[in-house]
Parts: sequence; C-alpha cells; structure tokens
Amino acid sequence: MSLIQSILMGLIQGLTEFLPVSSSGHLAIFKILFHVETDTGILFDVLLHVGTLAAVFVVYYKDIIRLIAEFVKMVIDVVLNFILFIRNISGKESVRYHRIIRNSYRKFVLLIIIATIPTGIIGFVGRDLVTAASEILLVPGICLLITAVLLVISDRVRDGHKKPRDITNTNAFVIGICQGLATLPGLSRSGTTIAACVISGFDRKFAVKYSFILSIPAILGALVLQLKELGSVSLAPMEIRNYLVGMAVAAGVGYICIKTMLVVVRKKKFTYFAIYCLAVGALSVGGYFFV
Ligand SMILES: CC(C)=CCC/C(C)=C/CC/C(C)=C/CC/C(C)=C\CC/C(C)=C/CC/C(C)=C\CC/C(C)=C/CC/C(C)=C\CC/C(C)=C/CC/C(C)=C\CC/C(C)=C\COP(=O)(O)OP(=O)(O)O
Repeated sequence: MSLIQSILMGLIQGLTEFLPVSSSGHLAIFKILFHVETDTGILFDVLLHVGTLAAVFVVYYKDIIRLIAEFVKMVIDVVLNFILFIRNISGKESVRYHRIIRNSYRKFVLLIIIATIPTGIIGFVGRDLVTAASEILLVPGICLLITAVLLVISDRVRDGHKKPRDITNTNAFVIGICQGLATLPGLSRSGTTIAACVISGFDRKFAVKYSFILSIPAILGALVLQLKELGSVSLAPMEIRNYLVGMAVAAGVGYICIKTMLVVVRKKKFTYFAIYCLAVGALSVGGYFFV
C-alpha cells in the first residue's frame, strides 16, 4: 500500500464513518477498484476506525467519563452485594443490598454491555467471512442496497421518546445484533444501529449517542481480534508510517463529519444517504457483473 493510498483511505474513512453509508464498504470498494495490496487483511480498515474513534471520544468525552465512573461504581456495588450476601448466609445480620442500576447512566452502561455481547459473538464468529467479503465487489454492493432500504425506513418512523430508563434489555440486545451484522462491508454500522434504535422508539438524539458510544467496544474489540490475527506478521516501517498517517487523516476528517451527522439525524435526512447508498450499491453490483 502506498502513502497516497493510505491518505485517500483515511480521507474516505473520515468522510464516511459518521455518515450512514458504511465506511468499511467504501474502503472495500476502493481497495478492489484501485488494487490496494496489503497482506494484513482488514487490519488497516480497523485501524482507520480507531482513528475516527478519536472523534467520538472528543465529542462525547463527558458522557464517556461518566459512563466509566458509573461502570466502576457498579462493579464496586456488585462486589459489596456479594460480600453482604455471604454474610447474610452466615445469618450475622439482615442486610440491605445496594441497588446496581440506580441512575440513567448506569442503565446506559448496562445497555452498552448487553449490546456488546451479541456484537462480539457475531463479530468473532464472522471475522473470516468479513475479511473474505471485503475482497468481493458484489458483497459491499448488495449490503449498500440493504443499507439504503434501512435508511428509508428509519426516516419514515415516527419520532420516539425512549431514553435509557425506558429502553429494555431486549432493545439493546437486538441493536447489538444489528451492529454485529454491520461488520459486513456495505452494511452501515451507524445506519443499522440508529435505524434499529428509531424503529424501537428511541429518542433520535439518544439513538445517535448510543450508536456512536456503542462503537467504542466494537471497534476496540475488532482491533484486539485483528492484532491477534496479525500474529507473527511483522509490519515494515513504511507500512507502519502509512497506517499512522491514514489514521491521523481519518481522525481529523472524522471530527469534522461527526458534527454533520448529528444534524442530519435530528433533521431526519437519512433518505438522501439512502439514495447515495442505492447509487453506489447499484454501481458496485453492476461493476461486479459487467466489468
Ligand atoms: C461485554 C463487554 C466485553 C463489554 C465491554 C464494554 C464495557 C466494559 C462497557 C462498560 C461501560 C462503558 C465504560 C462504556 C463506554 C465505552 C468505553 C469508553 C469503553 C469500553 C472499552 C472496552 C472495555 C472494550 C472491550 C472490547 C473488547 C476487547 C471486546 C468486546 C467484544 C467485541 C465487541 C468484539 C468485536 C468483534 C467485531 C465487532 C468485529 C470482529 C470482526 C472484524 C475484525 C470486523 C471488522 C469490522 C470493522 C472494519 C470495524 C468494526 C466496526 C463495525 C462493527 C462495523 C463497521 O461498520 P461500517 O464502517 O461499515 O459502518 P459505518 O461507517 O458506521 O456506516
């Protein structure tokens, strides 16, 4: 992979990650059309996602700090309740257990953990399929057409008002399944998860926040899996430089675009991106059969 190719892929990632058009689908199409050679599978795709993850942290840092703090307190409460449970067995005293989910941020933490489980299982089981699918133009083409349909549906769903306290564990689990399926190139992770949220009656602004914060464990988990797959493969210094430059470009451009997405979803403009996904998907399918 050349430096210019890594810069262009970083640009593509930054421009598409926070728009519901599947950045991994665009990266797959770019690599196929421009014969980008790499012997590390989709490691660079995942690293570019880590690059744009920086934008998520910058935009949602207050929520993330609060989520981490509440996660730590929840763990402490679980441990304390376990100790109280053991002491209660010995009959020493009647105990009052600590409530674990005692505020909306703790429910938010629970919703992230519940959604991450199916994402992790699907992502782990399907990781080789995802790598293979990224090399066949037909797959991102068809998946972009599916994304287009989901986006049209989500724009026509009545505005919901659900926030963490109203959201069920089943809602979170289903959204985690959608996110896991979105590892397929062309299925937009943000598009499918936000569509699943609004169809489930979520408040739109919370749907976007939940989708983007939910991407943190998904992308970090994908990175862990990809680095494990790297195994004994050693990266040349030039390749490491290209990877880092691509990640930096993705992070910078991603920060600019994430603000656009927040406006797009609030104004229910997914249909424009559906038309775009329809066009790129049709061209990719056509290109597969006729080129
Ligand atoms: C249950 C569990 C492990 C919970 C962890 C989370 C946790 C501890 C939460 C507590 C609350 C809290 C603090 C939340 C805030 C989040 C935070 C700040 C920190 C959490 C960090 C953490 C502890 C992470 C641990 C993650 C981990 C190591 C394992 C989790 C298991 C897991 C989710 C594995 C990932 C499997 C996977 C998604 C893919 C494997 C196959 C693969 C390599 C595919 C590549 C796909 C790709 C290119 C990128 C991944 C993004 C994606 C899902 C799709 C891409 O979509 P696309 O680009 O097409 O769409 P758009 O651009 O969006 O349109």
